[in-house]
Amino acid sequence: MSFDVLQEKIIRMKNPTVVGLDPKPEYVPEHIRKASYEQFGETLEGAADAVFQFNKGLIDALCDVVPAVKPQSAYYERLGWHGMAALEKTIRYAHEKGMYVIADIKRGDIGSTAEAYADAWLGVTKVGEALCGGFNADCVTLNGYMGADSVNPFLKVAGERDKSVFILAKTSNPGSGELQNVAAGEGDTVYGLMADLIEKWGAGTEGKYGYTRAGAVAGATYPEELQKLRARMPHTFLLVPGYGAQGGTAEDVQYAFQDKGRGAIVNSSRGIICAWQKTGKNGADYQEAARAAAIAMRDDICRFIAIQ
Ligand SMILES: O=c1ccn([C@@H]2O[C@H](COP(=O)(O)O)[C@@H](O)[C@H]2O)c(=O)[nH]1
Repeated sequence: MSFDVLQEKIIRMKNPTVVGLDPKPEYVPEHIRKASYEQFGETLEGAADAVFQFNKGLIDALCDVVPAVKPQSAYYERLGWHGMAALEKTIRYAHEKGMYVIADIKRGDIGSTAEAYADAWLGVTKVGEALCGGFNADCVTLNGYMGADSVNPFLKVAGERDKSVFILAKTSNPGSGELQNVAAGEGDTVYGLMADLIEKWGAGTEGKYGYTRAGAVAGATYPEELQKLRARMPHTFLLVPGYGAQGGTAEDVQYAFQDKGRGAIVNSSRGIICAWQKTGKNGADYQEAARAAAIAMRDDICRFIAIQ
């Protein structure tokens, strides 16, 4: 099962982290941008090529120490179809290098549209007599606040193609409490009810480590809620964004893990891909800087958990 594959990579590398590939143009070192612009002009095509070259270099530098990458679709969508081609190539390259790929797309829509999204990101699309692959991520993020019918098409395709999903429960952003922490049910909260739904939607799909195909997003920036969610969702694998740039710490994310350091993966995007901005070498060392930052993050978190 898909989360078994992810858990096994984490155990093998003793690293429960994922690097977010969120390449804003200014995060891409100048020498990479310059080379792409020389070839394709200062165009969306040139910017998309720079993004892909940057990602490729990051993946090369990280693939033997980090189990997964999480490209955030927004940064590719803003570059139009060239950006989406760069995302597709990034996913393919990460797979070639043995990495697990979580596409951060946060989709949520009515069932018929959700079916199309599920085919696009996890499945295949029928074109004439042929079945054509889409982005082929291992896993996607979803906004499940539209209910079961918006999530089920993804779980169906995930079941057929051995993939998985992470559904927003308690997000890391400052405004997440406006709705998610509102009192609901009997002495409960909206995010608590969502947690129960996610456990229910995934029920029956447990893999060998006990996690279902329906994972949950729980932000590092709310350690109290994270702890409550971990206790309330024993069969749910957690994606934990918010470490580093958003202020979440290793002390905070320790609550995401179960026995043997299992059941969660912690994301950092800017903290890793922008590490070169702190070394004063103008990006010439972006690969070494990203690798050193990824190793430091792993070691920081592993002070609190022992992965087995
Ligand atoms: O609750 C959420 C859900 C998703 N994200 C995404 O994670 C990364 C975080 O980037 P950093 O640079 O490490 O802050 C980004 O892609 C978000 O869209 C999140 O932050 N919180």
